[in-house]
Amino acid sequence: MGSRRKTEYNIVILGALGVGKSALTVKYMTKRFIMEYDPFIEDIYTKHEGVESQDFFVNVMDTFEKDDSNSQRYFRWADAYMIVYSITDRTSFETAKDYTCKVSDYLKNANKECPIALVGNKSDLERYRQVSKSDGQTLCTDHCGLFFECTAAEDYECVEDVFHGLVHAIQKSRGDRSLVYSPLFISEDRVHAGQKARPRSPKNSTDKKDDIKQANKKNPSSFKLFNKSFKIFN
Ligand SMILES: Nc1nc2c(ncn2[C@@H]2O[C@H](COP(=O)(O)OP(=O)(O)OP(=O)(O)O)[C@@H](O)[C@H]2O)c(=O)[nH]1
Repeated sequence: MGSRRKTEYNIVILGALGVGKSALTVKYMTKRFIMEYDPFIEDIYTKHEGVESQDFFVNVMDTFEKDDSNSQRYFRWADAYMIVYSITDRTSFETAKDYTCKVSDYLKNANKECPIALVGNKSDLERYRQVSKSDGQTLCTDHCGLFFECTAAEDYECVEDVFHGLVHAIQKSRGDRSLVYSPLFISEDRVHAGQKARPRSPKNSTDKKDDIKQANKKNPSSFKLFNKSFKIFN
């Protein structure tokens, strides 16, 4: 295990019930969108990435919190935090606020620096929007380094962008060689999936497919799902 593990990045996903934490995790892992699953299971998933001649593992902890009593499990583990709300649910934004304060306080007290991304999910449901983009940006300015709106239900790229944004931020904070990272949607006005705010990095989609094939060839178990029971839709 020790020798197999190269560079690893641990990302914890936090947020209210039903905001799409699992949907974002599974989209990143498999490029697919899940509709149903058992919400009461907390798991860690691993994806092996081969991007831009870099070889690394991204571990994602998809949390389920019954109460507030056991936050140490992820505080100790995390290299970065993804705090998710649904743009269609104001209450989930308030929960995200609580999480950003809680994580910021922990980091301050522990004298640690970890990247935090605030993510407004379900941007495909614009017509039901209850949280404005500027509210998200303001919360981000106060507490987080990165802000995204995205959707797990449509383009894979916007979800990959969020994860790679955090990987890039961890790499920078550790002084590792970092990914060339040109965000699609950070703090810009164009947020809906499928509308690319600016051209992607030099790689085209064929290159990316090749990267994934390569990664899978090198490590057939590059994606590990443990005990969630999902229904997965393409
Ligand atoms: N339209 C749309 N639906 C989504 C999106 N993300 C998740 N959903 C749906 O929202 C519901 C909840 O998503 P989950 O991924 O289970 O949310 P969660 O945050 O993991 O929920 P818990 O594990 O219960 O805390 C599911 O029915 C998903 O299919 C999205 O981006 N767009």
